Amino acid sequence: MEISAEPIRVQSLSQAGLNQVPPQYIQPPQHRPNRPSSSTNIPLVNLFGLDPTRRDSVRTSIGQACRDWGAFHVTNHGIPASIVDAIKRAGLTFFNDSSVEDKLNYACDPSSSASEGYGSRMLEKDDTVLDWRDYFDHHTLPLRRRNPTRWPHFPADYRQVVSEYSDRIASLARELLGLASESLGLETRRLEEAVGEFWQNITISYYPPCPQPELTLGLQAHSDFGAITLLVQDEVGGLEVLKDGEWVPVKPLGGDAVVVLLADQTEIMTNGKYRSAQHRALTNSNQARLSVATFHDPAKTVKVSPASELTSASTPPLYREVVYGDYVSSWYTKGPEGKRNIDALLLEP
Ligand SMILES: O=C(O)CCC(=O)C(=O)O
Ligand SMILES: [Fe+2]
Repeated sequence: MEISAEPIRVQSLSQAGLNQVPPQYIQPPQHRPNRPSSSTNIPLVNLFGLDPTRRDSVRTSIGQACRDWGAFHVTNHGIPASIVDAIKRAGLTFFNDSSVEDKLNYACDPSSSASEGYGSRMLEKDDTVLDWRDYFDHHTLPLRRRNPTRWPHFPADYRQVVSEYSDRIASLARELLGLASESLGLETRRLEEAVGEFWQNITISYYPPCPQPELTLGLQAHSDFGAITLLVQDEVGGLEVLKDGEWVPVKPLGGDAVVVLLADQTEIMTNGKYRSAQHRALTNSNQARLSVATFHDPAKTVKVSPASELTSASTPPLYREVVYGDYVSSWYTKGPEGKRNIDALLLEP
């Protein structure tokens, strides 16, 4: 089903009006979203504008949400809803209102993983079931990686909106790592310093309407491989988080709400006190869905290991030290398959 020499984008399949998805998008029965969805919600933590007089209670709520879920909403975090809306709007305009040719001008390099630009395939392996998703990946931090001329020129404010969002959301990620550190009795900057200079990527995912949502996934089950992901989604919904073996839908809250997803390096650094959140995205047959995930990762050369303050003779390290770049390569070559990559670092008891 190659449309051209370019790898396929799901949006073209969706627009072709198929009433069945091509076989490479069909999930095996055990991965299909066929169970009734849970009525639980992920926790919601009001940050009260990071007011210092509220810090004790906010820190307690963050600690509880990190321990119980690894996934939670935050509101009143200081980034205006208008900035959150602006990036969703810019992304939607690019996907919905640019011509295929315009979009393909920004095509990512399909031969290298996580390359910047417009793409659809996530993994290097070509034997996995494909996600019903297109995306645009932006390299945003450190600033020496940020080159807005590689991002869409349409709508006119796209590059400005993404740059501003990148800076604001990195500050929020720093604040959240600070609160998470304190909630474990660590120095405020302990987790941030273990990550080092943030390598931040912003991925705008676009999930076109899918003729067979019961057979497909927008994005397969995975935990993110970096330290902390901050995600915003539109009003359509489709993100789910795994909790005690059950998939829990993350209801869109609108306003300034941001979903926090702890990622694998935080699980390692906290020696498993906080676990990374396994999540996936569903598709639906009526409406396209858009999300913006911002990943905060260590540099490839950083060695990540459990914080020594959290280990002792009676609480030994649970994970082997890993060079972050090796972890990422293994993730992209083997595939996430839930949390197999972090599970591979577990030390024998
Ligand atoms: O679209 C979503 O809600 C999930 C996106 C995601 O998990 C990712 O990009 O890693
Ligand atoms: Fe993710």
